[in-house]
Amino acid sequence: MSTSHIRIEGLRKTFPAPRGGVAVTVFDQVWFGIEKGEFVCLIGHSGCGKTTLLNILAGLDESSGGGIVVNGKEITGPSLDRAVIFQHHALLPWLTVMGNVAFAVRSRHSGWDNAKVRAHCQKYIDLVHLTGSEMKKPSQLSGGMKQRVGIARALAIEPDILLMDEPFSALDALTRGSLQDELVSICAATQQTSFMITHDIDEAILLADKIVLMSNGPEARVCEIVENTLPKGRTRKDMHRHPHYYPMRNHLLEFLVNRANSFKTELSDPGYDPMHPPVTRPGVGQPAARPIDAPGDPLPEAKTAGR
Ligand SMILES: Nc1ncnc2c1ncn2[C@@H]1O[C@H](COP(=O)(O)OP(=O)(O)OP(=O)(O)O)[C@@H](O)[C@H]1O
Repeated sequence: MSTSHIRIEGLRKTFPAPRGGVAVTVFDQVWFGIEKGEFVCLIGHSGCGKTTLLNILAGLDESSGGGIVVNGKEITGPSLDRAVIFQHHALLPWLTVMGNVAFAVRSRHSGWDNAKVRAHCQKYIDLVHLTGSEMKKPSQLSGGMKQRVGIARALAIEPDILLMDEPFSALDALTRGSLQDELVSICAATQQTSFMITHDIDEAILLADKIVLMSNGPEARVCEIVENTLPKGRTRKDMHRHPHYYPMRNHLLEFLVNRANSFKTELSDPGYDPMHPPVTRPGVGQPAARPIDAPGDPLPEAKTAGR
């Protein structure tokens, strides 16, 4: 049996059909684990059930079969141990930046006095670079700043796991890039266990230790778990130079363009076991690609990212 910190075990979700039609099983037999301190991304086409899975993990929805075990206990509802950052910031419009973060902190630490709450909130407001904007209301903030408040609010309750549903998809490319950089440094500093849905392959390669690939619905499954073979400490500016970048990128793209849809044929392969989806490490053991900044250099060896 898996000993992962978070275990998704045989999860199934069926939605009843409206007005007596045929019920739809969005996904079934979904199994994977998330280790403590790990950053896991979930990739799959629209409608395969990513948000539904995240909602079940958050305790905001119920599964129709299977379960999720966190720290050895099956989850049965929402908990402050699992904070969610949504695609749209979901801030309370009548409260300031400080007020929004403090609202969450007070729900976690009802016994703390105002000074302690403020000091704690300030630490996370500073962490997301909103120092000086504490007294602004959401209507006075840009989209990126609002999303930063959402991140500060989620981190300030010091959750066991941070759940993110395409948190940067509504932002322009520049803002998205700078928030991705901030998330990289925050997660590196705090070792925050994180689970994120994204449609952005480069975002997944930058952030994730492990990328879970889901086939198209209905009855979506986990096709594969892709281990990120780029070294930790990678940045948006340099990751494309690493010899494993294009093998990783091409593998994920090939999945989205072809395999996500045709996976039902792979399902019948006797070697496929939904309890133990195949684990791949793109680039490892393959001839190395030439890094693009060193046209004259000899090709580097494809290194095994020794785990
Ligand atoms: N409350 C509901 N009742 C009935 N069907 C639902 C409900 N919520 C979601 N669905 C259906 O479940 C399927 C999966 O929805 P979900 O939002 O989880 O997909 P997704 O992979 O997150 O999609 P996207 O990438 O577009 O956000 C969809 O077909 C959707 O219509």
